[in-house]
Amino acid sequence: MNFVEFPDREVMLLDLANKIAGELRAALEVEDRVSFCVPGGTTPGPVFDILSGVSLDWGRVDVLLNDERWVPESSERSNTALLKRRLLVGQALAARLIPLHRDVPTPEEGLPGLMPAVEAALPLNVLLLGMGTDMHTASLFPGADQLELGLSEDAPTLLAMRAPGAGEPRITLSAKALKTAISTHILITGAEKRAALERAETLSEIEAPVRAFLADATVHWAP
Ligand SMILES: O=C1O[C@H](COP(=O)(O)O)[C@@H](O)[C@H](O)[C@H]1O
Repeated sequence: MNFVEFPDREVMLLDLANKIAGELRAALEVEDRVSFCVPGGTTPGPVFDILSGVSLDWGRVDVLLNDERWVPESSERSNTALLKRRLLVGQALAARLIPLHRDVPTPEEGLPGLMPAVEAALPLNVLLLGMGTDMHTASLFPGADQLELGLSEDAPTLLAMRAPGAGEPRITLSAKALKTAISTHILITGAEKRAALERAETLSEIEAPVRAFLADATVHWAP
């Protein structure tokens, strides 16, 4: 794991956005379309704000979430709504959103329709992950019903996930799909998440799903 510590969040967010923009730009020089896979939740909004104003050929960028909560877009818990509000605006409005939600009652019913476009976006060019204090990443939660499958080599690209700590049913890219990324960044803030990350390094992937990504990731942390 490459751990990069910053003195404050603003410096970290600018540096991270700059790195991601550089990686997307480099990929666009050699590929017709590139994919950028991003987390939801409370942490990435400020990075999205910076990236949305960055000048690059967004019309050739496919943006997709790591995971989505199975709630309507009108819900404040919708990761898709966050993306539309904070990333897919300004310069980045030209990017193509690959959806992870459909207006059907369960993720299982949504999966078949969502899967083809997500599979077409693989391998991922740039992956940004978040992490909860329970060491989940994407919707790979400790104790989740399909966690073993989600972490396995035989995993489908997308799967439904339910977990005690998740709040609502989820849909998530599997570890196998996420690990296709050429470049992986993990964004975490605060002492509690730093302690959780240090703990994750001592646990198994089943106990601490984020561990599945640490070997190949750069972790960006600020207090
Ligand atoms: O539920 C989720 O949580 C994680 C971490 O979110 P945060 O609020 O602690 O930043 C996030 O990475 C994931 O995409 C999201 O669905």
